[in-house]
Amino acid sequence: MRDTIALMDDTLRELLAARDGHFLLESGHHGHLLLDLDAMLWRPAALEPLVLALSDSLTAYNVEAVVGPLVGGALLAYRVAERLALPFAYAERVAYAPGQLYSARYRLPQAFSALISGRRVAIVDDVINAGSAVCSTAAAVRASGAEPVVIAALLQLGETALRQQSLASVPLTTLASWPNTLWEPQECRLCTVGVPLEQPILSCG
Ligand SMILES: O=P(O)(O)OC[C@H]1O[C@H](OP(=O)(O)OP(=O)(O)O)[C@H](O)[C@@H]1O
Repeated sequence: MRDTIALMDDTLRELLAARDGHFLLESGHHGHLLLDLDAMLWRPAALEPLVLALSDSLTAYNVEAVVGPLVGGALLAYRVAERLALPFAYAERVAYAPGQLYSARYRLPQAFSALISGRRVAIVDDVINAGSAVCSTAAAVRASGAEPVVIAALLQLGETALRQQSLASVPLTTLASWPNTLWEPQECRLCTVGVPLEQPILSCG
């Protein structure tokens, strides 16, 4: 088991280009770590063992549909749904106020909303950092009359997401977990020492 976890961790480190700096993230937090999640999509075959492991981790939850937030999370969720022979839906970002904490709002397109109602849903994302995308996707799933029964991701960064009240009732399963620090803007240590803030195009830290 430890070997499997180490292998997953190594694969993720290889697939994710990590940058150190000072970044404004979609969740509104400031962070020192930025991952290039798009780079992970470049070689679909390299991701296959991670897709299989993530799919296996969902088998205990009697899931009836898989939902992922666009873009990267939904592409991964689609592969997990295919592997588990389950229906798939994506959630799309419909609102976002840069710099405001947890301002991103996701919703399911209407066609999916009707189909998913009443089902037990796994929310799948590539990476969970502050939990902004999965929290809002869970809210969108609930608004469609379905029940999020598990949240799954390849990687969890730090513990900020674990403090989100709306995630407290839903089990979280991830293949790897890396330490990470996020700051609310007024408490950011990097702002204090004058490191210029970069605003990537809606990227996770
Ligand atoms: O836990 P959070 O703080 O929400 O961070 C994680 C989210 O950030 C990334 O998406 P990104 O905003 O880069 O969107 P993309 O998939 O469209 O590139 C990632 O795919 C997650 O959805």
